[in-house]
Amino acid sequence: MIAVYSTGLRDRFRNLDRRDGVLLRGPAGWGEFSPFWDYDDVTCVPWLRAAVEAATLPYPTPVRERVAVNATVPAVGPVRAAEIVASSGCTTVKVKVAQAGQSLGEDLDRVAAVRDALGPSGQVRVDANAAWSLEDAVRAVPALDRAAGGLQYAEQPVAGVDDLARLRRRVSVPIAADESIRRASDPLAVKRAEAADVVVIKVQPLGGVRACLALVAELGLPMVVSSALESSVGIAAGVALAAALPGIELASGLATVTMFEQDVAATPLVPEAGSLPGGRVAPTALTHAPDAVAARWLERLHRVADVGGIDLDEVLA
Ligand SMILES: O=C(O)CCC(=O)C1=CC=C[C@@H](O)[C@@H]1C(=O)O
Ligand SMILES: [Mg+2]
Repeated sequence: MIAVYSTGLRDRFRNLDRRDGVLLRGPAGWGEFSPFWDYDDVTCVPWLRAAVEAATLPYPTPVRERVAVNATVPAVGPVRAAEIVASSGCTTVKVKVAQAGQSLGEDLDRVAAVRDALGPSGQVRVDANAAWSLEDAVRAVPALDRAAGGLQYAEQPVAGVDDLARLRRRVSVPIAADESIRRASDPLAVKRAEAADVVVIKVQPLGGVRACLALVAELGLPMVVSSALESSVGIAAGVALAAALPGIELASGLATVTMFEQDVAATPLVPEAGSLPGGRVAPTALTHAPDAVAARWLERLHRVADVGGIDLDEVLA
């Protein structure tokens, strides 16, 4: 069975106002295929492998029932940022910074508002999505560290493993790698170059829960499991990964269903007291995408399956 969902987002995120994607049902349950529209078909192949894995294989045995998560604050103003933190129930918050068209001053105000709303004991992390040059990052990261009253880490402040490594030697804030893992042909380069203190692991871009478990074992660095802005069906695969990782210590970036105006599940995977439960999720309250959007997704699904040599007839129950 195949279904295509579509929802508005509560706040603009990653320059998106809407999110849509395909849900596939196979013998093991539902999987999600929702690469962003700016990704080409070859880049989408691991995303489809992740959906196929979820639909055909059981999740690995969990070592915990619930997974601690961070609240995610998009590039909004300080009042909205404080509201998101207060309503989340999370004690770790990830704040988007370096958004195109915004200033460092706006980032500092947002981060300071998050710290105020969170209180002194919570953790604040920032994510710049590779937007700064090395010199910009050398200025911005310590300033954000002061505004936050201490940052847990700065995620992908610059593009490229070499600049990440250089930055890491010039600032005292720990550095996390995201795009340098999930968009790289060689994710282990981060480890060889000693470019990061933390690695961000995402199930869809990295080809599924099992592929992520293998990569984490090879990287041997502290990790954060994060979402690719999926519905509750895709988030459940992220929770399954985080729940199966014995060594996980940092809150996962999996509380992004709160950004959706309508989720696909009657009981959405939104945090309670800062954590999410493990287990399978089915799309019991899906809002179907308009016909034209659904048709684009089905075409894309079959194109990507062809490129990846994936037989969808064997997957679908
Ligand atoms: O990590 C989180 O708290 C939420 C997920 C998140 O930030 C992202 C999800 C999807 C796309 C990315 O632009 C973004 C990220 O860069 O980490
Ligand atoms: Mg990131």
